[in-house]
Amino acid sequence: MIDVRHLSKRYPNHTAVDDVSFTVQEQETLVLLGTSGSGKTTTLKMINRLIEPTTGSVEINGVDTRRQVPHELSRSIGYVVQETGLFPHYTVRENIAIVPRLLHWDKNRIQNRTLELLAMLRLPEKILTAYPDQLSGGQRQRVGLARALAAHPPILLMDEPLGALDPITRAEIRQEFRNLDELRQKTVILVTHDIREALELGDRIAVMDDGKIRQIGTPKELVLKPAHAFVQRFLGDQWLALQLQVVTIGDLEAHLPDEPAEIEDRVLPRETSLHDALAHLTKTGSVRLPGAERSIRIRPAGLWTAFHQFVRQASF
Ligand SMILES: Nc1ncnc2c1ncn2[C@@H]1O[C@H](COP(=O)(O)OP(=O)(O)OP(=O)(O)O)[C@@H](O)[C@H]1O
Repeated sequence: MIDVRHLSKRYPNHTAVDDVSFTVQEQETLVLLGTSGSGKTTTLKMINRLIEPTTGSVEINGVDTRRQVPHELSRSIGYVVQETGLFPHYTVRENIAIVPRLLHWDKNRIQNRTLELLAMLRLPEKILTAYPDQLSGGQRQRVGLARALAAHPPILLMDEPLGALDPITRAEIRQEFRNLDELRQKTVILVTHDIREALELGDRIAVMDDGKIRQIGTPKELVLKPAHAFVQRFLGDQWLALQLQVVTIGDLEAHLPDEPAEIEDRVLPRETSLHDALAHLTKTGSVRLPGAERSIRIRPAGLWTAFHQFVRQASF
């Protein structure tokens, strides 16, 4: 568990981070979301001590990070940055092996782990002898992740890991990241300014503005109950679309009409977002939804009414 308490970073003319506190449970992903200059990167770097806090403390599993030697800390915390921070004069193989070598792993172990990471991240073995600038942006990003994961750190800090990619590759890699078992077992803090990315990847999201956390909560809490004017502004004109993304058809169960089942269509899983259910509806005209003891067939108007009732109830 990561416990951040009253963390501040003050520069002579500027307070970059102002009394920030939060905890991240084991295997949880917390997203720091905010506009440029809101203090996200500074907060992240105070966790692995690349930046020393002016005041406040960070504890990892009950141990104050100031009591740990910095290089030991960096071995237990993987770090992925935008543009990956790969060493340009090292091959992919050498980049991935950096931390295992520091830990004196033998050659075979490094080789096995490297091949395992390549397979996991769908990278071809032939890139092992390539240099970072010979790879595509998406490949570089995957190698950056492989390097951070190499020595099995329990914690992963990611600063705009997909920031340099085009929207399509970005969405693809996001999907891949979500499905990686190894990543799901990590405690992750991820920095982004992209609200969709935050909603897709975060178990909880901390919205930062002007060095402070304005709201912290699950994607649903944030979108359905924005607690601060800044958070509302951040959601802006995407609000409806974001609601459709976070509300699942399972949420709507209590609000659905009790229509008889007609078994002709695919049953959508409960965790299907309303966005995806509506997309399916426009193709098929109706969808079947799972119920506790029934499956019902529903048309667009029924789904919209249920959504409207759920959002009204959830946001008060
Ligand atoms: N070394 C420094 N000296 C003075 N001010 C700094 C220093 N480092 C950061 N800042 C300021 O602190 C604020 C927060 O910076 P930080 O990099 O944490 O923001 P951010 O939310 O990560 O932004 P971005 O998304 O643009 O990276 C900014 O206004 C920045 O200019």
